[in-house]
Amino acid sequence: MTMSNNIVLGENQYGKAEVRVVKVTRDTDRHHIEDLNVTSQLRGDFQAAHLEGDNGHVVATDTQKNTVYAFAREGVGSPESFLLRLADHFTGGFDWVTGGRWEAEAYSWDRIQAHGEGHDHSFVRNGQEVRTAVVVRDGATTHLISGLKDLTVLKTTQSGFVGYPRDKYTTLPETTDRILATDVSARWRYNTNLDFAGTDFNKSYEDIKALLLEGFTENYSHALQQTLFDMGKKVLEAHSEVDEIKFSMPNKHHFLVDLSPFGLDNPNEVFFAADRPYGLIEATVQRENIDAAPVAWSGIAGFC
Ligand SMILES: O=c1[nH]c(=O)c2[nH]c(=O)[nH]c2[nH]1
Repeated sequence: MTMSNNIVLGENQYGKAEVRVVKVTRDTDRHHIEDLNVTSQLRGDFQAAHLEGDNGHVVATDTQKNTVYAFAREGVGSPESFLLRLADHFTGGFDWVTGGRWEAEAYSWDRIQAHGEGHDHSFVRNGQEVRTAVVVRDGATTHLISGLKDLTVLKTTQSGFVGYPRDKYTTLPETTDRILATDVSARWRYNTNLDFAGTDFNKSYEDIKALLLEGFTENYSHALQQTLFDMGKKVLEAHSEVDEIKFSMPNKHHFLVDLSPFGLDNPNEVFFAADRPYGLIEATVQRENIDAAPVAWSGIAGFC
């Protein structure tokens, strides 16, 4: 094989990362809040900018940031619909922008309970989880991935770990009754033929989160791997519009403390919650024979 000395531009994208936007809807005295961290990245013909210093095609990252704030003026609705609006705007408004990647984290706020009632304009950050969304547009195809991260769950029984191979380095005792705890990160990809405009993504999100939680607790867990699969299967069975769901879940070990030096027993009640190292269990649960759509997940190889 001969090596070419021609140096060319490979895959590229650019934009504004982590635009923090908070939208307050104050059309009545009862305010509503939407809180997002948005990243906008454009793909298309940006050859001249990289090779010749010609910025004629470069929609400034500052303009992309401003567009996020301007669009928020009309409300967010759902992170997914907000990102789809941005995708339409940039691919529709500039001929040479053929696609891009738009990503958001959404932080949820609960009303402060004052005298038994949710306050009109005071909020407390809901610490449960961060909602995520990604839109990847590639020519005529739009991929949409929704998700969540840092959803911390724990069950105090109905979990064990036995039957694994033992070699000279194995010290772990088998157990049929242990604590199972994890921080769920899950991302689910919708069919590309989904009617994006006609879908209530907030409802879909709440429903899928509830299924994930049910899936975590419903069955006896022989390993976090099995529980992960249970969780994903529930989502795919209930939501035909979802093709696959990817998980990354740390196994947050809880070790029984030896209280015998103090003359005490420990019938599975006092644990040391280790923060590291942790097991890391990652898998995709998917419909058979789906198109894996790698562009939706990583976009530009190695960057995301
Ligand atoms: O649920 C578990 N899966 C494992 O793969 C594993 N490995 C380990 O040491 N403990 C556990 N627990």
